Amino acid sequence: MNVTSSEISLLNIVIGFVYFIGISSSGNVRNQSVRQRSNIRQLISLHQPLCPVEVNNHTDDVECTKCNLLQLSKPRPKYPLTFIKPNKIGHVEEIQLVEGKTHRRKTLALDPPVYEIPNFLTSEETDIIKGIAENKQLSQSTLFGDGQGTRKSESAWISIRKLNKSITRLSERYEKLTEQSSWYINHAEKMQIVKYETGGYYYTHHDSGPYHLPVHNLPCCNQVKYCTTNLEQCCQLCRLMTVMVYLNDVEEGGETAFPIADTNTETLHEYLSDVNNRNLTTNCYKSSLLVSPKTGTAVMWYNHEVDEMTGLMGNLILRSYHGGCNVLKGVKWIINLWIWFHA
Ligand SMILES: O=C(O)CCC(=O)C(=O)O
Ligand SMILES: [Fe+2]
Repeated sequence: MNVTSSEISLLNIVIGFVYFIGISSSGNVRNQSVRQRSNIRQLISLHQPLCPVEVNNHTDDVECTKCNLLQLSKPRPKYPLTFIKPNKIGHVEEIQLVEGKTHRRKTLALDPPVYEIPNFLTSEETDIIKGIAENKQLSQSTLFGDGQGTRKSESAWISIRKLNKSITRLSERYEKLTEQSSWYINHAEKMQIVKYETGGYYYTHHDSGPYHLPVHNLPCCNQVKYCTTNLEQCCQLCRLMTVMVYLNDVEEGGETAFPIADTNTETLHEYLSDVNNRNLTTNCYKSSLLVSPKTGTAVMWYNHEVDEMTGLMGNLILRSYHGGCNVLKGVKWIINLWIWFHA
């Protein structure tokens, strides 16, 4: 299920209205609201065409003048991105990730495509990762933009190359699971290990974003050669897909929530119209999809579509909103791998 143009234009009106209300206390309201709405239209159009190519056409975008964009020399990337199309919720695909072992990739949702893979890591391997994170020392997880209070956790970053030394053929496992070229796995961001204590949570968000923050028509960071301003004003993170693995069973709570997965257009707009809907402390159990943490289980989903013609990253999948519900008892550990777009 894709977001249709009528969904987009309705969304445009909803967000435009929210912004109009938001700035109505300041002077020069009309001009600002017109400008804001045109920015919103640009933001949406940024996610409509292929993000990296089309953004170069936004020559009137002030923010872009601060950035030096990489030019794509070839229309098709050397390693086209793969998009594993889901066909039916509950469908189980047998896959070979490790020699002599069969894994099961189960479809949990279609929009966004969400898959669950039990025993992606063994309990010995999850213990190794937790040990490494504790030795590195975790620090409070940070957010881009104005996400104050929307996340309570600690994290540490580690490259997959380093983890490969302790965990046999880890890169290969991710490569086979995602069906992406090894190039993407080896050029991914550092992996993020996250620990939530009891009471920890992460309100819903897009891993590729920020969509809800004051609108900037920004290119994806991975197509920016350098920034002459700070990163947040220069570009935004565009992450094609997320592979998250639970490193322990949680005694109570700590589910991963996809509140609007596979919902209809009306529910989507209702959700987007109020930022308070993102609060999982109050809204966790209203979610259309909840995944319970289990040691070694991987959950994989797409934040963007892939354009079949070009093999490049396509639209943001609006329904990929997700987050971590409050840990009610015990602690919760996860490790994230994000796959970026590269030309
Ligand atoms: O904790 C979870 O279940 C979700 C974590 C998440 O969304 C993230 O780290 O980006
Ligand atoms: Fe996330």
